[in-house]
Amino acid sequence: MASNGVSGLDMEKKSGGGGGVEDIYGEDSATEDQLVTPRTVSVASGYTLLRDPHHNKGLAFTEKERDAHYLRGLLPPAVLNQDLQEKRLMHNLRQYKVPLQRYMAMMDLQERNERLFYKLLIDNVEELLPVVYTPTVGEACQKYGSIFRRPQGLYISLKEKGKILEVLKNWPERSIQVIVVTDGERILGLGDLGCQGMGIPVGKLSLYTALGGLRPSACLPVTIDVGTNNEQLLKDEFYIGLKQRRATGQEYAELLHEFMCAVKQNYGERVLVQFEDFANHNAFELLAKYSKTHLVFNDDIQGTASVVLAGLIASLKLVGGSLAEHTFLFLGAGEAGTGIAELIALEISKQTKAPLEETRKKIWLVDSKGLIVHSRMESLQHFKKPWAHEHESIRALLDAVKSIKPTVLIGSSGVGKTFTKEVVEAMTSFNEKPLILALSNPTSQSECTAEEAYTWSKGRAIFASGSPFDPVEYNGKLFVPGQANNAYIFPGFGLGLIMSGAIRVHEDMLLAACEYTNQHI
Ligand SMILES: NC(=O)C1=CN([C@@H]2O[C@H](COP(=O)(O)OP(=O)(O)OC[C@H]3O[C@@H](n4cnc5c(N)ncnc54)[C@H](OP(=O)(O)O)[C@@H]3O)[C@@H](O)[C@H]2O)C=CC1
Ligand SMILES: CC(=O)C(=O)O
Ligand SMILES: [Mg+2]
Repeated sequence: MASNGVSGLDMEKKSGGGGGVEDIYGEDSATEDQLVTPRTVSVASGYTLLRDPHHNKGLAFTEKERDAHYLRGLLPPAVLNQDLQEKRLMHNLRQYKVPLQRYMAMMDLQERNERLFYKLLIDNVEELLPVVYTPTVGEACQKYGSIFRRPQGLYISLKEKGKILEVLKNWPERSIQVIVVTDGERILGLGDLGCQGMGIPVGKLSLYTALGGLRPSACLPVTIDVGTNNEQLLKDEFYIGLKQRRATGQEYAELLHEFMCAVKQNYGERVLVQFEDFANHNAFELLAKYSKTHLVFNDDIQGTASVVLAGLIASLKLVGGSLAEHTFLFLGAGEAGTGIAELIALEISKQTKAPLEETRKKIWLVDSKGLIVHSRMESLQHFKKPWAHEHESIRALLDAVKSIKPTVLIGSSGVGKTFTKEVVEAMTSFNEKPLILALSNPTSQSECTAEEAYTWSKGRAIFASGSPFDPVEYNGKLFVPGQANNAYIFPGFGLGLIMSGAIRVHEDMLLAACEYTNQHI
């Protein structure tokens, strides 16, 4: 062990099996005029150890550890084991009335004492998920500039073009297994938050550890900064990102390509890249391109599809009928909407052996211009075209509901309060148990609240939402809403990909994940 506060080479870690010292950084082979990377593997102790979040245990350091690690005098005398530390911190967290304060307290803990952070998250997942994840992470991203203390994750901006491999090497961990990457253009339903979107990969990866069991050091949050079109941020003197409008076209594609190549070169073929909260004009293309060469999936398109399909199959026990007997209507025809629609059609096709083109016909989508119908075909983005069925034009959701008469209504537009009383009442007028999913995040963007769904349907709706709602009492009965969020699948899905040594993601894997999740709902 190195002496107090001094970093030294950890000879044990560097020693090869034959007793020699492995030249892990190629220093022996470097010539005089080549740059030598001055990296050492250091052992923290004393004051440095208390400031190393990976190893710090705070007051939980035992008497023996305090002696061994030069901690005497640096801590107050009391020894508080982790359980007691957890009790104290949960008590403190519950004192905060403002959710953002809880978020900041959790982030501080993550930067101070990683083990305790994960213990809290794992032991209190229901209570803390809304803090480190939706809805609070949305507010944190909106205010990221002003609550920014220490950088988290890796920022790759246009300034780093041509140097991305070097930037990856600046990250202190080598054995990365999963990367969650965003370019910040569609953060939840809050729009373009540019560089401030970093809260999303950070939050998602904390769930990879808490729910999927991956080591924190194997997880790398990345934000690609190509600018922002958010005028407010561009004018904000405290904005932490590039103050320019978003790069598009070739400039954007080249930066993303350099990133994807550097990732594979640095971490190998088995590193998982999860695309998160890209705008749909890039998301589908990136997925199509890199799913051929990398282990990638898009959480908003594929993760969401898998978890929602699992929820739908599970809810058939309550509403009856097979999947093929239901009619689906979506408000929102982007990543989440068309991703879910396609997986439902695929599953029905598998179950009934009917061609995909046929099974798509009972799935309808509404976008910002109204019902997606055949007469709009020419002007539709490619991912909407499969859903352009023969029907008269309809502009308003309520009219679409009345005309299509869906058994399942799914909100994925990112626009709050769009499932109005009239919409829910219409659903209830022709369904004994209308299935209503308000998937948009965060809570402010939810298509309706749990209370509205239960009240307006007179307690008949089967309801789930993207962000959590508390149980609702209606007519003396307690209704517990479900949560339909990709967080219920991506940590397990990613873990499965990593453990199996997969190098590509296939649709069958999504269906398998969905089947497994369904069995455990
Ligand atoms: N619960 C979960 O696990 C998940 C939830 N989501 C949530 O879903 C929402 C959408 O995400 P995503 O699909 O990626 O976003 P996209 O931007 O890809 O899609 C949004 C869609 O909504 C449509 N839309 C926008 N405004 C309206 C409106 N007023 N009326 C009707 N349609 C409208 C858009 O229409 P147009 O194409 O015409 O612009 C577009 O088709 C977000 O709030 C996100 O947080 C996303 C992923 C997972
Ligand atoms: C949950 C999620 O991924 C989203 O709202 O974008
Ligand atoms: Mg997302």
